[in-house]
Amino acid sequence: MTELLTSAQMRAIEQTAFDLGAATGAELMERAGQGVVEAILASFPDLEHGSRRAVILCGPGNNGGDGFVVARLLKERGWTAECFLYGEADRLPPDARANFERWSVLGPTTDFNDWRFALRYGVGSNGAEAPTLVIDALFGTGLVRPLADDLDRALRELDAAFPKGTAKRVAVDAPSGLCMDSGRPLVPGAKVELPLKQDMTVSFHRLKLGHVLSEGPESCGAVRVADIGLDQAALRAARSELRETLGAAVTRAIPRAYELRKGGEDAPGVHKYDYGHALVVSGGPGHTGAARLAARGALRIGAGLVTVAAPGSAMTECASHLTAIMLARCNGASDLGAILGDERLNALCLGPGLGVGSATRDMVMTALGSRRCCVLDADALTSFAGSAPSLFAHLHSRVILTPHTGEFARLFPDIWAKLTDPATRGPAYSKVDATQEAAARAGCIVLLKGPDTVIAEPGGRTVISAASYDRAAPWLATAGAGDVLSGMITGLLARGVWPVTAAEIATWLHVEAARRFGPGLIAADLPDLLPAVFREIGV
Ligand SMILES: NC(=O)C1=CN([C@@H]2O[C@H](COP(=O)(O)OP(=O)(O)OC[C@H]3O[C@@H](n4cnc5c(N)ncnc54)[C@H](O)[C@@H]3O)[C@@H](O)[C@H]2O)[C@@H](O)CC1
Ligand SMILES: [K+]
Repeated sequence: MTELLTSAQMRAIEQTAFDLGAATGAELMERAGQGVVEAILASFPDLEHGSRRAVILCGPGNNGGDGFVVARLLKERGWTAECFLYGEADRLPPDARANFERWSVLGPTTDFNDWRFALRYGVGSNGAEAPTLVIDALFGTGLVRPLADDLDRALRELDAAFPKGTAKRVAVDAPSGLCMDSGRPLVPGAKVELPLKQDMTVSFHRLKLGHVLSEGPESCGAVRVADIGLDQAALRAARSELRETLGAAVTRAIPRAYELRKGGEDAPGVHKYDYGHALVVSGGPGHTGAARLAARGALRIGAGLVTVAAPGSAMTECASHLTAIMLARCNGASDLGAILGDERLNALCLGPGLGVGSATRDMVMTALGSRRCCVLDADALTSFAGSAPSLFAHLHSRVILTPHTGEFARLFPDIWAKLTDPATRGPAYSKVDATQEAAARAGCIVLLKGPDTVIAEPGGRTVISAASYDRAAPWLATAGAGDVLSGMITGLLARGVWPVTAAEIATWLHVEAARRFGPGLIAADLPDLLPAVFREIGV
């Protein structure tokens, strides 16, 4: 269950279930509502001992229908519940309409036009009438345009009336206004934040891309996935179109202990050269730290040998810091070419601390000309700002570019603009779209860093390594962490791991190492945390 679905993929799964008679919309809606209520009671058990008052905001589609189910189920448990409908009851889709009617026998639904009035004079005070639970069932996967001004304003008022912490806020499927394909807010004007952030979001069947990308994690609070009884494997087996649709699904990064083992049946190698020889190219004096961090990452992740190639003027500085890592003199592209005459050097890392300019560009060209597996990071990328096509012309499928957002913007300014211009319709252009487009253009693997790291192959696999929710690792935002990541990927490339898999495993381990250390982490700690992580995942 590592896929992250788009709204369209989720709809295709539902539609297939309907077509095959495996479920009805009414059944799914009932299970969705039940899933939300169960998740609320499991996550916030204290709510059952409070005043048990719920406000449920229902939208004009099936997300609103789920809201009416939640209202009914809470009421049946003895809660006081009031629904607010944004839209007209007689225009609700059939299942939502049926649930509106079932609810209407039990309790009130206030029209959106009276919403603010009701909130202010009815349930909006902090007295006995104030809700302890606010359910956002306005929009889910069907959000196609920004929230209307009046709705955005009303939600901001609600945010002020019941500040976070006074009532629990739970979103059905998605916080309303969040594009579930991109995690980007679809809100009026140039605002970048959703009007109402949640304590918890309960989605159905699988997480969607929007839950982990961009603003998703911050807007959703915690996430839970309720099982609504869709047997994806069976549906996929029964329908070839669905197989095709889901074949392109983005997956989440996972650890793969077997790729990391040394020795044993599946990796009988015993000699250091069986695990490759990584080469990290260093900058000059005073700038060697980044390459040394990368080199240590490469060694700790299990490359058989690691060499730092440094200018003659930086050899003493490097030598005074390196022990298990070897050192080679490299005063520029021609020295690098000579070093690469040793065929055993099978994975290269260029960029960390290398300096921006023509010397770096020349070394990158030499590295690419050698057709070795290669990670290009930091200055190796920035050196091609304004001349990206000259880089792209030489890239190949065993190269991994590892830009952070600034470096990405320099290499792919038009793609970056699409990702950062305010989103005006759904599905909005996502970080997945941007990374896939960049990979296709560059003709190599692109790893776009962030708490929502996306790794894409040209026209192929896309993986997200999300450091959010229970895997949040804010301490990774520290100088040099990216250098260590580059080195870790290079080390795995040296070991012969398939490039996109190397990028996936390294980003997963990088986050895991950071989580293991916690507050106070510095980049130099990261490589030395790997052995403990390896033990934990059974390497
Ligand atoms: N399809 C199904 O069988 C199931 C759907 N479920 C729920 O249904 C949701 C999807 O339902 P829908 O496809 O009806 O979509 P939504 O309920 O998310 O919203 C669609 C409606 O909102 C309108 N709309 C979109 N953006 C708007 C905006 N900015 N302002 C005003 N109106 C806007 C659309 O025109 C449409 O009428 C899921 O997120 C989930 O909560 C669940 O009940 C599980 C089963
Ligand atoms: K919602």
